[in-house]
Formats: sequence, structure tokens, C-alpha cells
Amino acid sequence: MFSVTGCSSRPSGTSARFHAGPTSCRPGWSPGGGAPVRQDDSGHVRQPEGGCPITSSFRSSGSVSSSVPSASTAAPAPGSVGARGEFAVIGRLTAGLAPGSATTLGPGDDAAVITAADGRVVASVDVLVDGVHFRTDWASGEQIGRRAALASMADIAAMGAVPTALLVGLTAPADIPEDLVLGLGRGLDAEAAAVGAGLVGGDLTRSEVLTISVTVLGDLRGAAPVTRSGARPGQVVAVAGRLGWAAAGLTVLSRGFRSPAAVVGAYRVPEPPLAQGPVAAAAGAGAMIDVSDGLLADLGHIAVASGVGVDVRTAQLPVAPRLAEVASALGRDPLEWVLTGGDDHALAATFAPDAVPDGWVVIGVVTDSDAGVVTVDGAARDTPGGWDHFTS
Ligand SMILES: Nc1ncnc2c1ncn2[C@@H]1O[C@H](COP(=O)(O)OP(=O)(O)O)[C@@H](O)[C@H]1O
Ligand SMILES: Cc1ncc(C[n+]2csc(CCOP(=O)(O)OP(=O)(O)O)c2C)c(N)n1
Ligand SMILES: [Mg+2]
Repeated sequence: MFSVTGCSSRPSGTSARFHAGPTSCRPGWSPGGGAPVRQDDSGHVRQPEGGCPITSSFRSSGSVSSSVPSASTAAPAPGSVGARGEFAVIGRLTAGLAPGSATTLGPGDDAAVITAADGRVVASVDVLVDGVHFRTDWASGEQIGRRAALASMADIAAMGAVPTALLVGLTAPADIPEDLVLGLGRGLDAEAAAVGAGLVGGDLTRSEVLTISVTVLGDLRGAAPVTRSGARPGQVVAVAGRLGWAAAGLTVLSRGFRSPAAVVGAYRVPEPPLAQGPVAAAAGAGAMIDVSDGLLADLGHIAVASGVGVDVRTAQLPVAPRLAEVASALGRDPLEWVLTGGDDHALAATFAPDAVPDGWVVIGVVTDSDAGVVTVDGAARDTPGGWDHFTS
């Protein structure tokens, strides 16, 4: 049952509910459909949770110069983006996209036109890179597209706004399967449409590594933006959404397993509570952020921007029984996932103690001691943990 191929072995004591897939620790696709690609010296390597090194799951078979674009000498693989061609793929990506409620002019022209009734536009961009934010052997194209849309829209929610439009920059190797790219497009469109936003434009270029850049625009609908700098001593800190689930899924996948589905699914497609952003704004939230890097790390951004201290009370932190089960099977502490795990895109905000809206759980307090410092049960930690692209 546990035929882990690649690099990691089954952790001792894990239950049979953990399943390893046949390609758990190696790229899920290889140029020309041949043997799995091996990491070479130029490939980036990250080892976040033990287990498999994280590498790009695509390597272009064409030669690529850093300054002069060069054509691949090999014939494009059947079914690849290279075989179809840029404009045919764009045609397929944009066919049948439903306009969002703010879309005046969608894809197909030099730029899109969006209505902005509020007179202000909230804008944010996130870049997702193969091997860093996702792996194509760990999630389908559609799941990766959904994740990209949701992670980006969480930033709009964290301002207290509603997403209105998405623009998607895709770069991909020529021999990437077209189906994967079309799946990305479907996933992006599905999550945009689910909140009434339109996928209004994008770009598609060739590169060595699959990257997805999602620009999201949003509407404050008359509310004041909720910034990171509005936390005040005396307020409480509350969260909406899940914490630690995606980190649990990442640990499971990193160890070569494909289940339990609940945590692996949480890693593949997060569930940011997008609607709670405007709810928090309407409740008079002081400060708000989405938890992408880890709860302590992201609360640290609020503490610094607001010039306040934040104390997290672990007894109040929701640790779901499922998470505790997975942690115990893997010999991990679920609280560490909750405190430092990224990728869930929960919302964290500060409120007056009597103004915490339904759907939010109080997990700490804002203090006037140690400006910029986040403590846990009153004690400082050496590091907030969490994700830093260059020092993690
Ligand atoms: N290369 C950049 N140029 C300009 N602004 C940037 C750049 N990278 C990040 N920022 C800004 O710095 C802030 C923090 O970035 P980041 O941690 O990526 O935000 P988030 O976690 O909300 O996506 C954001 O306001 C972002 O717009
Ligand atoms: C293959 C893989 N390895 C590791 C991670 C964990 N990870 C990568 S980036 C990141 C932090 C969030 O990404 P970032 O680009 O910092 O988003 P932002 O904070 O800008 O919203 C985390 C937790 C992952 N999602 N996928
Ligand atoms: Mg980050």
C-alpha cells in the first residue's frame, strides 16, 4: 500500500489512512513524456517540513537564454501548449468566461474596462511559482488555479473589500500539457465567478517555470479600508477561517502521502472566508490581515504597523480534532501548525471586545507593551516561525 516513490519513506507509526501516490516525491510531468525529470544543480531546492525537496515540477526541454528568447529545437509535444500555439491557447482560456458584475469589457482587447462605483479601487497582486507555492504532482491544474484565485482574493477581503476583477499572468514551458493550463484557467474562473468577480484579462508567455501572477481588484462599497495599522490596545484579536490545515496537508504530502483528504485538500484549495472581510469592516475592525505566512508572522505585521503588542492565548486557539489526529499520527504538534503554518488564508482582525462579529473566534488581545512584538501566552518566542521566501 505504501509504495512511496522518490525520496521519502513512510513515517513510523502512521496509520493506514495515509496513502502514498505513485509519484509522491518527484515531478509529475516530464518533458516529452519520458522518464521523470531529475533535479539538476541549477534547480532550486527547499526542504520545508522534512521529506522531499521542493523543486520545480516542470523543466522545459527547450534551451532558454536569459536575454534572448530562443525557440525550442525539439518538436512540440503532442497536447502541449507549444503544439497549440499562444493565441489558440488564449482563445481557449477566454472562451465562455462569464462576465463579473463589474465587467464592462472583458478579455480580447488591449485592456479590460471595469466599473468602480465606489470611486476607489482596491488592488493587489500575488505571484505563485511552481515548486515554491504548488506542485503539479500534488494538485491538479484546476486546484492550482482555484488556490491562486483564492489566495489573491483573500488580500482584497483582508482590506474589507469585495473582489471585482482578476487579471492573470501565466508563464509556462512550451511543453507543458495544454490541459493543465486550461485547468488553471477553469479553476481561476470558477473561484472568481463564485464571488461575482470577472476574470477580465491576462497574459501568456513562455518561460522555464510555470508561474501564475494574479492581480485582483476590489470594491470597498463605501466602507473604510481596514489596514494593518489600526490595532489599538484594549482590542481583542480574532480569526475567521482555518489555521494549520494547509500546513498539515503540506507535511503529509512532503512525507510522500496523499491522504488524509481533509488536510491534503486544505493545502490544495484553501477556504479563505472571503465574505468575512466586509463583515469585519462593517463591525469596525481596527486592523486586519490574511494569514498567508503563518499566524504569528502575520500578526507581527499588524503589531509593527500599529505600534502595539499582541498576545495570543493558546487556550483559545481552535485546534480541530482532525488536525490533532493527523499531528499525532505524524509525531507533530498541531499547535505549531496553527501558530506558524501558512497557506490557509484565514483572516485575523482586531475588534473592540464587544464588537466581535459572528463567525470570528477571539484568540488574543492587543496590548500597549512591547510595540511590534507578538507573544504567546505572555511569553516571547525566539522566532514567529512562518514563511519567509528568502530565509525560511
Ligand atoms: N516587489 C514589490 N514592489 C512593491 N511593493 C511590494 C513588492 N512586494 C511586496 N510589496 C508590497 O509589500 C506589502 C507586503 O507584501 P506581501 O507580504 O507579499 O503581502 P501579502 O502577504 O498581503 O501578499 C504589500 O503591500 C505589497 O503590495
Ligand atoms: C510546494 C509547496 N511548498 C511549500 C509551500 C508553503 N508555502 C510556500 S509560499 C508560502 C507563504 C505564502 O506565499 P507568499 O508568496 O508569501 O504569499 P503572500 O504572503 O505574499 O500572500 C507557504 C506557506 C507551498 N505552498 N507549496
Ligand atoms: Mg508572504
